[in-house]
Amino acid sequence: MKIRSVGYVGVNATDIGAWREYAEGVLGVQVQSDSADDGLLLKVDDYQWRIAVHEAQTDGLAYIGLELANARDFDTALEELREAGVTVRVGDDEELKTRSVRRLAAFQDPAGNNLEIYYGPTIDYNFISPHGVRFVTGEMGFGHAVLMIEADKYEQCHDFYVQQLGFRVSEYTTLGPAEVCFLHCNRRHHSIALARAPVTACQHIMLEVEELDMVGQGLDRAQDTGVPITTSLGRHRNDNMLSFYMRNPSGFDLEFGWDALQVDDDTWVVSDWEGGDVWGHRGLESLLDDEK
Ligand SMILES: Cc1ccc(O)c(O)c1CC[C@@H]1C(=O)CC[C@]2(C)C(=O)CC[C@@H]12
Ligand SMILES: [Fe+2]
Repeated sequence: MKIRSVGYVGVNATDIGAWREYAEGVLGVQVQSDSADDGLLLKVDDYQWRIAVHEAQTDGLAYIGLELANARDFDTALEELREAGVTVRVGDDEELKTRSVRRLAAFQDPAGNNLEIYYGPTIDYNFISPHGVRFVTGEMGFGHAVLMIEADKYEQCHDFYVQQLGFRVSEYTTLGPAEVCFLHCNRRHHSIALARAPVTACQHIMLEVEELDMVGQGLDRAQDTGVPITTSLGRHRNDNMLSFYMRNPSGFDLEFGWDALQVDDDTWVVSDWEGGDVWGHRGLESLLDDEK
């Protein structure tokens, strides 16, 4: 399956108002009302939206949108899923309108995470950040998502993302108690990472910005507004990203980063990575323990 990028994510939120303030006041993204369900559409670039916030009874990740280039790749992907026995629901006109895409189909990974393939996103330009933030997206998609996968579904999920969906492995590693696999589908070092964990849940999503100062200013805004910083500023050893992690209003983390290296599939070699950070990211190793 020729996935070009992770184009969008949807999150469920019990407190939409908190998300509006966080999105504009901390992240520096543009907020639009989502007429479909009283939620929010967050705009970070030329795409009409990249993160949808849905009012819900529970907090957490709602779905991940996988972008295909055109109708032909979409049809092939749909066929491949059906041939593999995956239950796929094709999006009707109303869903296409709420997602602002030309076609879409919904299914689940083996751990029950909601995935969507789509093609033809609405692009309306006119992004203006309330804090002058410029996000790194384009061909690399919205950012990345790290999914904790309940232990007995981890292998199955790995195979599903690699063999069925066509993600390529960047590295395997063990971080603290967690076995982690970083997966790419374009030059972004990882668009999705899977971590073996006691329960299935999204650990964090990541947004990348163009300049170091934009990370620092984001950290200032988070601290000034009392957003919990879950991991201090630091630089990862594998993708070289300089980032910090904070709690988002849907109860999981959001990593705000800069300067990640990019993967060239012609030269990239999969490794078993020893983990660790170049510096900082205090609190990261204990995240898994804290949450359980
Ligand atoms: C190590 C690392 C490299 C690149 C990233 O974008 C990134 O988010 C991480 C952090 C991964 C993070 C960790 O190191 C500790 C154990 C964690 C919390 C997990 O269980 C899932 C994510 C893991
Ligand atoms: Fe990350």
